[in-house]
Amino acid sequence: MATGLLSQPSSPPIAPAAAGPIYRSTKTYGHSEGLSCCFRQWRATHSHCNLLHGYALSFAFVFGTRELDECNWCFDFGDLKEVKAWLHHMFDHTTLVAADDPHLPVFESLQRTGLAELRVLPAVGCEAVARHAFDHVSDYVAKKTAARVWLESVEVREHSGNSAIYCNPAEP
Ligand SMILES: Nc1nc2c(c(=O)[nH]1)N=C([C@H](O)[C@H](O)COP(=O)(O)OP(=O)(O)OP(=O)(O)O)CN2
Repeated sequence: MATGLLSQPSSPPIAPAAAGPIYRSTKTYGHSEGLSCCFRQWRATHSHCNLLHGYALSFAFVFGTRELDECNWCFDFGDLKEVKAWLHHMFDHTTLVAADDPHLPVFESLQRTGLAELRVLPAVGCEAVARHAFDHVSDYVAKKTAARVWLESVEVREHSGNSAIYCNPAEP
């Protein structure tokens, strides 16, 4: 097995098998949100992407349900404040480093010196960040709605040209 691959996903909440329409709602935290994040992609040795560089990341979440709530909503746009706080904790003036980065000790030293706010992830890159956000927000939404709502996808965007999307692996 290739060592760079992320592990298989655990089972996220999925759309019930019942027939019927699916309602979707979306929430986007755009580039102006200030999620100013530094990447270190140590595996990209063929390109300059293994060098420290950064973007004001944007995140777009798509939620699905077959059953609207008492307000006729899929997921309340205003009920994601904890998600917004988590996004800031993870990606606002932080440096993302992979757990298997051979230079991890250097970054940990920068953190100790107060020169970097480190976030160690299983892997780094738009796809990996989308997967990481999916896992967190998927659990959050399922708990908030007693599994009435599921998370369909997360799109992470570096800028208007580059993005990656992670989709619910259990989608019908
Ligand atoms: N599928 C992915 N491809 C790349 C990622 C990624 O996260 N997922 N990341 C990078 C680099 O880190 C960087 O973000 C992009 O830099 P670059 O290769 O220079 O890409 P540009 O869009 O600036 O290239 P242009 O040729 O100017 O369009 C690379 N790939």
